[in-house]
Amino acid sequence: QLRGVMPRDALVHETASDVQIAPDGRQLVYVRQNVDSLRDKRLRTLWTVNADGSAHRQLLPGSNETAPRWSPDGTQLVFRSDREGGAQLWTMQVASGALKRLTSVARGPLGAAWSPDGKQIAFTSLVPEPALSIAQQIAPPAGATWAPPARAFDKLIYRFDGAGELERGWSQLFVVDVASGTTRQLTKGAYHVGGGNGRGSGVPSWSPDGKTILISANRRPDYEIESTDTEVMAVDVVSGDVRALTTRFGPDNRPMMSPDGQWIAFTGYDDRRLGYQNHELYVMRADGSARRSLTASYDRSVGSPVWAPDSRGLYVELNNEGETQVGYVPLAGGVPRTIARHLGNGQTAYEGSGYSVSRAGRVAFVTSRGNHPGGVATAAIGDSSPKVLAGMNAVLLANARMGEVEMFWTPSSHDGWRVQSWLIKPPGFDASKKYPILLEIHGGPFLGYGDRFDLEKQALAGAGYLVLYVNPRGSTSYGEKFANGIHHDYPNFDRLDLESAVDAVIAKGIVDTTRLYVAGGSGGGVLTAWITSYTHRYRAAVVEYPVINWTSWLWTADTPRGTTTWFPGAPWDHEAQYAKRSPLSRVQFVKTPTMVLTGELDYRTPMSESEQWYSALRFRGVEAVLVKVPGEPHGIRESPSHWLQKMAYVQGWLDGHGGRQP
Ligand SMILES: CSCC[C@H](NC=O)C(=O)N[C@@H](CO)C(=O)O
Repeated sequence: QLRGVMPRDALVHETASDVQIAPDGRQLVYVRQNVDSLRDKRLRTLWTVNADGSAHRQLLPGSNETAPRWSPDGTQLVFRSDREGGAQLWTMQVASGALKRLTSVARGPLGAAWSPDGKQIAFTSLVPEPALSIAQQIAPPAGATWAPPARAFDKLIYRFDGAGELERGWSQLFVVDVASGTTRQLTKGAYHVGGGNGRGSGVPSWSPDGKTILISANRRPDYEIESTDTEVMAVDVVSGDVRALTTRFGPDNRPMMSPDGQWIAFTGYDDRRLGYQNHELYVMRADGSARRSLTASYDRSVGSPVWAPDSRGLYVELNNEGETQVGYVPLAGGVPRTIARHLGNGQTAYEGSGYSVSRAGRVAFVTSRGNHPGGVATAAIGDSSPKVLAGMNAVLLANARMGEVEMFWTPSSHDGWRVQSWLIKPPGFDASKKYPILLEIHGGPFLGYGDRFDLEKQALAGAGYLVLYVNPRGSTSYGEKFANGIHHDYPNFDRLDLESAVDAVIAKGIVDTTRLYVAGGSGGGVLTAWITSYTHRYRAAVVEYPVINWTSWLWTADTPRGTTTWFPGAPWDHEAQYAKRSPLSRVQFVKTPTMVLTGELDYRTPMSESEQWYSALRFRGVEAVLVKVPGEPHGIRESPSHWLQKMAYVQGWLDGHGGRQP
């Protein structure tokens, strides 16, 4: 008799990511993540499997190795490893297994990309700048042990969730010669190659003649404020000269030149200052002329473009109605043709995954479904379903039975808009019985859930709850109108989309209506707090790492998001609107016993937001607890034991409020 999933299964949970298929399609390499429960760490190791599913094995004995990339002739791999201390690029000869450390740069290299002849690799790396010098440094007396020194910051974005306090410096483009290891820094500007905060976004890509490297970057002086306004740039490999090929206001990302050298593809949009806009796929001539969108007629975002070898079209990743797919767009443009379905990271129901393509067009990716953690899979044009080559989670699957997942659509009580939901039923579900139900709300808010494996949700189903998750207005994968249903109006009527889904499950006659619960993280924490200020039907709530007061959040979070997209301007010009959309302005209506749960190193939705909700609830006499998780950034998944505790605390709070009955 198998049991349901339990929080402690976090310790045996395994995931795959960054699946790379060899150019000839015969072999795949991927990053496998599992848990070292003694050191309370996640291990990331390189694994390989043949395209027919045979010879599935660990490739190297490292414990923190990521980002493998095949050389164009398939004889070598480059990857990132910290096997000798700080992260560097290493190569491996596939036939012999011979390893070589390739780089010795000051800070961990990112985005490694082979030149077309396989002789060089481009990458980005942070070039540190001296720390701010304000006060004269006074040396401690000999033998003294002083407290850590003061730190000074002068950037708007001086810390970042998950990365901590940011070192001063700029992310620059480098090229390393594979035979000798000789490394050259190509760019020198005071901007981050790859855009963003310089820690991971943007992948350089080579022209087929090896003379140019395409990057995206934001060279605006106000890049921290207009942070998404990146441009496509061409870097001359010999001189390092940088030439901007786009100028429009809006993101221009992921440039890639067609194999025939005629076109540059990239993704982005003309920024209209909306909460959500589709990322479109564009092509332009190599000099930046004749730019056109290939997906203007397709009301979905597309990303991660990869050229087909014949230069006649591109593969893209997209999300449609809660499902992540790989599609193919011909150079003439249009709606992508579906190549691979059901991409999922095997860890959460959120969208986003990644894929790679062989020369012959076989697509490699990670797949999962709500009731199965899945594994590494491939698909090609014409396949009806993905072929899973390498499963994982043998221990989990041998011990735990998953809850089955039902998808349904409901009209919103607000205006009849169709809202998509998924319901996980406890293992052994019996439709003649009545169950407690948890409404679990996603964050973003411009993100989406789907039929993807989610250990946290399965653990709650394993504890006997119906787990309902919904894509309310604001969610992605339904087009711009649906996502902008919360434009300058978040949170508000999205609450009614969620409530309509709960009502639809109640109407099925399977819910114990005295045992309704609500929980959510980040934007889902916003909506959980919001909902409990309108209704008292939930017996208990868990508000995880929320925003409670939009004004305080803006100036304490890692980046001041949304002043011109989620709101019509800065708080000093729109004070009433910031207050009206803040759960704090409605705390006087809350009666629901609430647990507030946040990581102490959450720079995305800092602890001070949770403290405001907790203190205001307690001040008003509402039953509430505040749970602080040490050292954890947004999401509380960094340490396996903390992830386990997050699940156990959520479950403990719900169980303690009638969720579990003897
Ligand atoms: C409105 S919640 C706070 C920010 C949000 N976190 C979780 O929902 C967030 O980081 N959102 C991402 C993804 O949409 C963003 O880029 O804004």
